[in-house]
Amino acid sequence: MSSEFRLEHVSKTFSRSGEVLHALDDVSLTIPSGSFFGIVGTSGAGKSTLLRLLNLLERPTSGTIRFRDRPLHDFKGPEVRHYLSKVATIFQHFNLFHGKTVLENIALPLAVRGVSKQVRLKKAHEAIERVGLQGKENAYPSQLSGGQKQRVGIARALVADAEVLLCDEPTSALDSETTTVILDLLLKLKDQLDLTIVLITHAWPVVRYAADSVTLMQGGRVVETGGVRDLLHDADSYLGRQLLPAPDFGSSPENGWVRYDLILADVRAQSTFFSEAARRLDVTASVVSGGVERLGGADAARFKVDFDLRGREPAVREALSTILREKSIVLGKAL
Ligand SMILES: Nc1ncnc2c1ncn2[C@@H]1O[C@H](COP(=O)(O)OP(=O)(O)OP(=O)(O)O)[C@@H](O)[C@H]1O
Repeated sequence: MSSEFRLEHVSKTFSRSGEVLHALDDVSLTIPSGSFFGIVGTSGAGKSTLLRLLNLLERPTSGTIRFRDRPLHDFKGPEVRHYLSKVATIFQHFNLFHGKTVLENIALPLAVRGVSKQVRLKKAHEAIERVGLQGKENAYPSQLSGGQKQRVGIARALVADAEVLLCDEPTSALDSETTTVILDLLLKLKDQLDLTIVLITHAWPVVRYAADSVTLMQGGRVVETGGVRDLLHDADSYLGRQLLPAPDFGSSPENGWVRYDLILADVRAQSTFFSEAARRLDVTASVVSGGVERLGGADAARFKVDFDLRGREPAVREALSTILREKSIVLGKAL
C-alpha cells in the first residue's frame, strides 16, 4: 500500500519561559493511503501538534514530512493552496461562522479560492447531500444540533474535493449515539470517495470503532503503531490488547479445567474453532466471559474459555494448541 504521509524523525519543540518543551520527539510514522488512521493518546501526548504539522499550521523543528513522497515543506504558493484543498481539517468545536447559513459555511472554502458562484452552489449542494443535511441549507449554526454542526464541518471539508480528512477530536463534543452516527458517516464517505482519514482522539472507543490502523502516542513519542488486524494477532502487542481488552475472568476454573484467553481477530473464519475442538477432541468447554466487538470495520472477539482437561493432559492440550495454530487464534495476555 502506498503512503499518504511519511514522517521521518520529526521533532517539534516549543520554548516556554526559557524552557524547551518537546511536543514531538523523533516521530517516524507512515500513514497508508486509504487508511482510517487513528492516533490515540492522553492529553499532552502530542496528537494536536502532529495534526498541526500536517495541516501546515506548524513547521517541524527537525525531520521531514512527506505527502505522497514529496517533502511537505517544499510546497510554495499555489502548491500550498492546492495541498490545503486536498488535505482538509475537521475540528472538535466545528469552527463554523455563526452569522452564515449552512450553505454559506460549506461554500466558504470555494469563495476564498475565487470559485464562481454557480460552481460554489453546485458543489455546496452536492456536499450537503453527501452528509445528509438536505433541508438545512438556510439554517444558522445556532439552529443545529452538535451532530448537524459536525456534518456541516465535514461538508465544508469535502467541498473542494478533499482527498484526505484530518479530524481533530471530531466527536469529543458529541454524545455517544451521535458519535457513532458521525463515525459511520466518515466511514461511508471514506469508501465512497476513496479518502484517507487521519483522526486524533483520546477516546479508545472511537479508534476501536472506526480505525483500521492505530498509533499510540505518549509524551511526544510513538509508543506503538500498526494495522488493527496485525496488532490483534500479536499476543505481545500492548496496543492490540488495548483495542480488545480482556473480559472479566469470573471465578477461577474448576480443578483440572484449564482456562484459555482466546483472541479471534477474524471471527468469521475462526468461530468454527469451538465445533472443531468439540469434534476432534471430545472435550467439554465452557465460555466464562467475552464477546464479539466491531474493530477496524470487521468483527473480532475475545473469549475466556475453560476446557475440561481432567485426566487428559498433555495430549488434549497439545491437540488444542494445534487447532489454535491452524485457525491463527492468538492466546491473549491480560494487561
Ligand atoms: N504553541 C505551543 N506552545 C507551547 N507549548 C505547546 C504548544 N503547543 C503544544 N504545546 C505543548 O506540547 C505538548 C503536546 O501538546 P499537544 O496539544 O500536541 O498534545 P495533545 O496530545 O493534542 O493533547 P490534548 O489532547 O490535550 O490536546 C503539551 O505539553 C503542550 O502543552
